[in-house]
Amino acid sequence: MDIEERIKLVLKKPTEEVLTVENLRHLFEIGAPLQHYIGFEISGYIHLGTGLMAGAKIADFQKAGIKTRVFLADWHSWINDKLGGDLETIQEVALKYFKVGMEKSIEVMGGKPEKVEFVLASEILEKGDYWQTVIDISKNVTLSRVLRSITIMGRKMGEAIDFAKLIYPMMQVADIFYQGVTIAHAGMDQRKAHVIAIEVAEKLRYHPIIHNGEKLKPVAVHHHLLLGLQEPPKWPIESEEEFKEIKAEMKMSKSKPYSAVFIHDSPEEIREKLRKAFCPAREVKYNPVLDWVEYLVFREEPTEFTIHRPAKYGGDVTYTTFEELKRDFAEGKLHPLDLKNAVAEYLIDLLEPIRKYFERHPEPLELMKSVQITR
Ligand SMILES: Nc1ncnc2c1ncn2[C@@H]1O[C@H](COP(=O)(O)OP(=O)(O)OP(=O)(O)O)[C@@H](O)[C@H]1O
Ligand SMILES: N[C@@H](Cc1ccc(O)cc1)C(=O)O
Repeated sequence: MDIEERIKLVLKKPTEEVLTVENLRHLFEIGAPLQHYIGFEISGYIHLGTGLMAGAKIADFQKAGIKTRVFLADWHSWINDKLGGDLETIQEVALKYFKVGMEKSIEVMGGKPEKVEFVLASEILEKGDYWQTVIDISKNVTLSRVLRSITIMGRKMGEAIDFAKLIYPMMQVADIFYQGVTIAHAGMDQRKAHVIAIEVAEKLRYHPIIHNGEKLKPVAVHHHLLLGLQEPPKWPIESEEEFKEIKAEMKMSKSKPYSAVFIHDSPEEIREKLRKAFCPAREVKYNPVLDWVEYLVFREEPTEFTIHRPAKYGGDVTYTTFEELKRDFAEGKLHPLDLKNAVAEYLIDLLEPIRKYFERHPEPLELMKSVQITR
């Protein structure tokens, strides 16, 4: 596969941003080690955003010949008070639930889970000179910048926090260098950590990434944040500014279970969640159901997506691109209820292998029921 095709795979939906494409091309051209990673805190259930958006990109990276890694951020979850802030519970959930949930998510998105390396943060950070790397990075970042970057923990700027939470962003940057990551991947909400990594790359003394004597800058790949299904806090949204703010705040999140479809949800739960979803007729600017259609159903285009309707409402209709479907929706030719039903059935089909797996192996979900999900 030539370099341009590999770049196309990295840029493919749901990628929203690559920092930078030039640097990515450079990595391919010089034959640098292509080591990807995406990190996750360990807390509640895996949803479509965490499982399928990340899974889709992992599948693309594998096709582009990039080594993929999922980083189970147990220490970071402890710092961020997840699962009662109990490290042992966090590690048990990471290995017995999260790993298998991610493997299944990667598989339904066309990736090869057996080729993904799963690394528990404590495996690397309890040994060697990890903390030296953390200090090296910290010496190159101002306190005000660290304070601004706590949004990568799902915290609000200015929120009252304990001191350990200021170490977390520096650890997240160190994770990249310490593991020799050349392709750092996450959702858009994590970009602050990656921008710091790119900026400090050339200044580091401990664990810079070196190839043939050249200090490499990591490439950051950020995927789209799938919207949650809930109604926005303010409606209608008036300005472009307001729109941007609300979109970031409205991402699907495990701490807002009503906003999310989880990968193990039953068909009844999926139908019910979609029935209640925010999806005003003709609204194409802020519409979570359309957002899911754009990034899940039409990740590959053209794709045939059929919406079944009774003959009196126009009969079945098949779309091959998102733009066609969006146009009909905007013109009122496609009713929200018909769209919601079709999306629910699409997800029920897509998630069937995961549901079936958990029916045969209920232990991970039983473990999840027994833990206290604190954040
Ligand atoms: N809605 C989403 N769509 C796409 N990616 C997401 C979404 N939510 C989280 N991610 C990505 O998944 C990874 C893990 O995120 P995280 O553990 O914060 O998930 P979360 O469910 O949003 O948690 P929280 O409840 O703390 O908000 C990050 O790379 C993040 O950007
Ligand atoms: N900050 C990430 C989790 C993470 C932790 C450490 C990392 O190295 C990478 C990612 C999140 O909240 O989802």
